[in-house]
Amino acid sequence: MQLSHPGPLLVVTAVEPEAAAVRAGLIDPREPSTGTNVVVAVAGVGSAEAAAGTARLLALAEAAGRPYAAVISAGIGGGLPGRAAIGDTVIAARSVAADLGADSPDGYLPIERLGFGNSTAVTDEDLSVWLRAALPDALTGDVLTVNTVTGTAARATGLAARHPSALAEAMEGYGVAVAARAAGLPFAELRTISNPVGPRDRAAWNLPAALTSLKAAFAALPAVPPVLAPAKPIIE
Ligand SMILES: O=C(O)c1cccc(C(=O)CC[C@H]2O[C@@H](n3cnc4c(=O)[nH]cnc43)[C@H](O)[C@@H]2O)c1
Repeated sequence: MQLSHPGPLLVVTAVEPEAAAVRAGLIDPREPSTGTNVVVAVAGVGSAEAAAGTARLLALAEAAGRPYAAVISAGIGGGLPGRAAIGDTVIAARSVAADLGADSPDGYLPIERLGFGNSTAVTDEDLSVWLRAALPDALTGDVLTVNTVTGTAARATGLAARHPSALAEAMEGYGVAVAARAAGLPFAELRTISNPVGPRDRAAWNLPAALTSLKAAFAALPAVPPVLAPAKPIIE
């Protein structure tokens, strides 16, 4: 009888400073083994880079006979005004492609209305429960994936109205989710807030606050999420 190997957790970020914050959080001096079952990778900014980079990592690992067990999209994000503030941590209930659709004189039409699929990726229940248990102060709600960072009050208001359950926007979650779904793997998204969603003001971005929260979030996670633990022995 052999135990199945659960495989590592893959954490995908857009840029290196986000990956560094995640890695710094995972390294716990009291428990040096923490993090050994987690791989942190940088896939680039935007949904396309995120999807392609994640899919390649998943496929290579599978081909090498060491498949990943689950995928988390992690990084900083913008907080919708009144819903998530700078430094907050947001666990996605759903990762929603908020500009995947068509514009029309009657307003925005999501991809569902065009008959071409689904703009919403529901995150894995077990992974999300694990994240929420470790991060009791985190907010839970939808995280929007956008191709264009919101830069006007009008767009921020429109997004908030169209997505009443959304707390934040970022640029990668949905892409990572699509790659995880293609590989049949559980997916979750975690964002820490660096800036308000609204009129473009780069000076209002507080990267240190968001990266500190990102590090703290991963430092608070227990070593192995239940989805990665061997659930039952495989008899060979
Ligand atoms: O310049 C740096 O030191 C630095 C450190 C960490 C991250 C960055 C980025 O520019 C990350 C881009 C990344 O951030 C997400 N993001 C953050 N705020 C928003 C937003 O309001 N709307 C959409 N995306 C946002 C996004 O996922 C980007 O990939 C720089």
